[in-house]
Amino acid sequence: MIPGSNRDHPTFVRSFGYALEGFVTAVTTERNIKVQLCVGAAAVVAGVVLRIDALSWVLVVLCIGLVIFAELVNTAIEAIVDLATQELHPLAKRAKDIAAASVFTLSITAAVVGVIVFARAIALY
Ligand SMILES: Nc1ncnc2c1ncn2[C@@H]1O[C@H](COP(=O)(O)OP(=O)(O)OP(=O)(O)O)[C@@H](O)[C@H]1O
Repeated sequence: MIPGSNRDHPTFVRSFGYALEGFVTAVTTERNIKVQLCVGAAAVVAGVVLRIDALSWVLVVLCIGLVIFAELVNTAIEAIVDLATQELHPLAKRAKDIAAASVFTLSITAAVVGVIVFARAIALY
């Protein structure tokens, strides 16, 4: 529900538009997400060059999507915390640090998957 609006839900097309707006805002304002998109693009290029198999593509695409997803959620949590308080607060620190840790955990997981997938692809090339 949008504050000040008498409609419960925006239309499907508008919801998609807001989601796109959120994605563009995150990409233009957050340095980390730009880096993650570049690493993802590099993994796709490497996948094409090394002709990885279908299962490897599933793993690569899942890892890219999950890392971007976690970064978007982390960015949203940062915005909510900043909206809730402009002061230093231990709970604000805890929320932001744990949200950042979720991105870090997925990034390490994706890196390990990437090493396994591409090391195997290079060995078979
Ligand atoms: N209101 C606050 N109270 C206490 N600590 C805070 C607060 N805001 C930020 N911090 C601390 O500063 C760190 C960086 O916060 P910031 O909002 O700058 O995130 P960021 O550097 O933009 O994160 P990212 O790199 O993921 O975008 C947080 O992880 C937290 O430890």
